[in-house]
Amino acid sequence: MSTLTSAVTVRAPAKINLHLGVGAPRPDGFHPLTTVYHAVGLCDDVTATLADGWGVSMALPHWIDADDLPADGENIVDRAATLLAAHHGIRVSGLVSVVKAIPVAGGMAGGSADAAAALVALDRVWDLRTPDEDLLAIAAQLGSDVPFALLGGTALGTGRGELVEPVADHGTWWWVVVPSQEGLSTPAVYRHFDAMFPDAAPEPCGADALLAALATRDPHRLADVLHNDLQLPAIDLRPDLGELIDRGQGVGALRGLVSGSGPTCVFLCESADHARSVAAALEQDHPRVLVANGPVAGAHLVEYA
Ligand SMILES: C[C@@](CO)(OP(=O)(O)O)[C@H](O)COP(=O)(O)OP(=O)(O)OC[C@H]1O[C@@H](n2ccc(N)nc2=O)[C@H](O)[C@@H]1O
Ligand SMILES: Nc1ncnc2c1ncn2[C@@H]1O[C@H](COP(=O)(O)OP(=O)(O)O)[C@@H](O)[C@H]1O
Repeated sequence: MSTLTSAVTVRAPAKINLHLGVGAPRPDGFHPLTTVYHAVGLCDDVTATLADGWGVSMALPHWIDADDLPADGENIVDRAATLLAAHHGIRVSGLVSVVKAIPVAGGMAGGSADAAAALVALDRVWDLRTPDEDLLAIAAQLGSDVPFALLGGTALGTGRGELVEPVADHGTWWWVVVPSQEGLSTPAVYRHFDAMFPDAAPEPCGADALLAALATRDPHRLADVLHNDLQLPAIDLRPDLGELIDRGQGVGALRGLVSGSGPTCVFLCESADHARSVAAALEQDHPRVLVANGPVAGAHLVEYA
């Protein structure tokens, strides 16, 4: 029996890349990746409500500038709705509101989280019951990071990042997250990678060491093998990120890392208490410092009516 839902709220997490191996660009311009995605407890909430018309609204915290988001109709949520409706041959309808907490253009896949959450929420209010494989395929059309936002947890990403498979991760890892006031464009960082490494191998470097360290559940072992091929290009574009990483490691973080293409930096800590003390030290120079743990669930329903 079908139970009609008139409104649903879906929560989707930010990601960091514990390993980001990048190869030379493919003929289509995308870079082949071997990445280990990791979902952390910093989330956007997307509510879809049945309505005749269509509209997307964004509730932004004071530190996100509305000008950093695309104009009406061009949000990734609009694209998600259009693709899902086209897949089923139906008309787009409803009101979608996004409560953002994930930094914009921060290297934490906030837009991808919103797209994944919108797919799950609209699938429910439109009563579509789209199979998981179809949702993952639609997600991949929206962006390389979107399939992972559906999956969550910790997962191996290959292809251009859109092919995801869960990996066992029984640890709880504690992170200090330091967003930046200014975003960094993902394509610009990939272009800078190409300029700095014109002889990059076609095959990205593998994640075996990272996966082995995850299995130990020991943050010291994980700290030794965190790896991001976009870190040097990001720091070359934004030298302040290198200074921030040095400072975080100087106040005791096990390891600092640029998150994806940046500019958010994340710091692995031993425990929740350790993360709070590293965060307190970094707060002296940075207006916003967060503590988050991972892995957490991908896009999931938190409320419906
Ligand atoms: C770098 C990463 C690491 O997880 O994340 P962010 O730091 O942006 O969050 C991802 O590869 C970002 O994925 P996503 O933001 O979904 O990128 P897409 O929308 O698919 O592509 C945006 C642009 O990034 C570049 N791009 C993206 C993925 C890839 N494997 N190779 C690329 O060269 C291309 O220039 C592309 O036009
Ligand atoms: N709902 C959304 N939230 C955030 N950014 C969005 C959204 N829709 C479209 N965008 C655009 O997508 C781009 C990438 O945003 P985001 O996913 O936050 O960054 P990143 O790829 O660095 O993790 C930004 O330029 C932003 O304007």
